[in-house]
Amino acid sequence: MNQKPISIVGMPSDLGQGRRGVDMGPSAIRYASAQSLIKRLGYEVEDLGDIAIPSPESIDMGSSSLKYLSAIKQVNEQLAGVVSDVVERGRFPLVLGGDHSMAIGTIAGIAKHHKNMGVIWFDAHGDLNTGETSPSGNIHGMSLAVSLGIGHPDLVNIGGFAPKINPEKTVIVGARELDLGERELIKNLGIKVYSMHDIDRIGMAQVMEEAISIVSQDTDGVHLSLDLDGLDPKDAPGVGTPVPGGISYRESHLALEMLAEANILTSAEFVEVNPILDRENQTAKVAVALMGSMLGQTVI
Ligand SMILES: NC(=[NH2+])NCCC[C@H](N)C(=O)O
Ligand SMILES: [Mn+2]
Ligand SMILES: [Mn+2]
Repeated sequence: MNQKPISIVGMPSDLGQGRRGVDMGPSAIRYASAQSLIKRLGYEVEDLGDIAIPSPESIDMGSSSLKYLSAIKQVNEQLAGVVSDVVERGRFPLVLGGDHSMAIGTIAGIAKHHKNMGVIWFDAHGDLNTGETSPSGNIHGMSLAVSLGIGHPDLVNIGGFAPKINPEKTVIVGARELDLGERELIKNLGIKVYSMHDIDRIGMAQVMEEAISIVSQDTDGVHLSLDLDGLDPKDAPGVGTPVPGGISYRESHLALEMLAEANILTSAEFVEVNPILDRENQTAKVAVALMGSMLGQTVI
């Protein structure tokens, strides 16, 4: 991992999904000592605080099939601006969430500077729905599609340009629950998906070797979007949409250690930590431990 200084940004959003509490994710991750770990690993680090998010009680859900569309657009425009400034200042954005709709803003902010970036989407889900294919209307299930330029124009055009990323340079790791429309989109766009089946079959080491080569060849940056529900719910219980049969604690560390060795990441976000559904902050602690591996911490 390069030793660029790190800027932490909190995105306490819960408007993109149905269960309360994920807005407390950034605090839980901070409480699990993220900043002191990062310092201990030798980085200069600053915490820019949180983006202001309206509470769901104070705003209207709207009548669209995309719940809280206008508020989500507005807060992600803000996040995109903050993340873009961080990149402009030569720093590494580390964004803490918050539901996964926030990837729309994070990626918009980075893509302004990295026109040809690779993305690793570590997740049980594809987050490739649109208002038409979504079973829930929850925008956290649409953020990867939006970043690829597919979906509601109010979201797709956040930051003033679209698409942000290229399907050929996008890799999903850990998928085990994909909706019908998502599977079609994956086929049509040729997105590489390493499902749990692949991880079982060829092992995480081989998966990450291939993933790293896809996202780092002919790209000018790599973003890691890590949804804690990519891990098995036994290891990361504090998530709103858990799916059994996930990536183990150790496999996820191996994945991030390999990313650190490859030294390709230019930004990262850790999302979907929901302390209300958690056990003694275990999921936030896992997020921080994984950050350590991502930033070069090794066993020996
Ligand atoms: N970021 C997440 N946890 N996404 C879960 C999405 C679940 C489901 N596919 C939906 O679109 O509603
Ligand atoms: Mn997920
Ligand atoms: Mn997700």
